Amino acid sequence: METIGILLAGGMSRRFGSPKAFAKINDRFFYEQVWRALDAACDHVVIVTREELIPRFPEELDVIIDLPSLSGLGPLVGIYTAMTERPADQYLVLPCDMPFIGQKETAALIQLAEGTHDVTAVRTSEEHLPLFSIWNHRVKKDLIQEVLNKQLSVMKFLDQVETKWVDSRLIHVDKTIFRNINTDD
Ligand SMILES: Nc1nc2c(ncn2[C@@H]2O[C@H](COP(=O)(O)OP(=O)(O)OP(=O)(O)O)[C@@H](O)[C@H]2O)c(=O)[nH]1
Repeated sequence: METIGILLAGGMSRRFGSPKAFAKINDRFFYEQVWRALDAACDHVVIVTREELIPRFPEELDVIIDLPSLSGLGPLVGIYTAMTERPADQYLVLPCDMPFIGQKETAALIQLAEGTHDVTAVRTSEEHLPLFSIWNHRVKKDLIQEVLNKQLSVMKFLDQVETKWVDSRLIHVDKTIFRNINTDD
């Protein structure tokens, strides 16, 4: 079963104040941390970003932009774009603002997914993490309907398809590694 990693980096980072993909942690860009975590568990990784950020990524990486007619409408568009441009059996999705997820965690989620549900996503005792998730290719047709109907909430979409929610403790006991960074403080 071919798995492609989707690194979402097409948001505006309004709350953060500068593109989060290029914020740093331990001397590495957020996107580099996330790319490594995906690359270790996937057959290929594609970064879906905004046009103006493309020159900031190394040329050797696979970097694409949202389909022009849907550009900037949110993470569901980034996922749909990657599914359209890079066909595969399933996709491991991670946003550029979850830089504490590592290779062990991505590998563990793939193990837990089993390939039978539309989407397998993670939840902690406090919150759902719809963007740390595995998406079967068959949801692509539902995804485009959702986006065309301007229903852009990832959580609402996951409520409509067959989603398996995985307890984060099966992946890592420390739930702080699942936090996402929205502000620069
Ligand atoms: N490809 C793509 N990715 C997106 C889009 N919107 C958000 N993302 C990504 O989805 C993840 C979650 O985004 P958010 O934190 O909700 O939004 P953001 O735009 O990054 O930040 P804010 O502007 O502060 O809301 C991040 O990795 C974003 O880069 C989009 O329209 N296209």
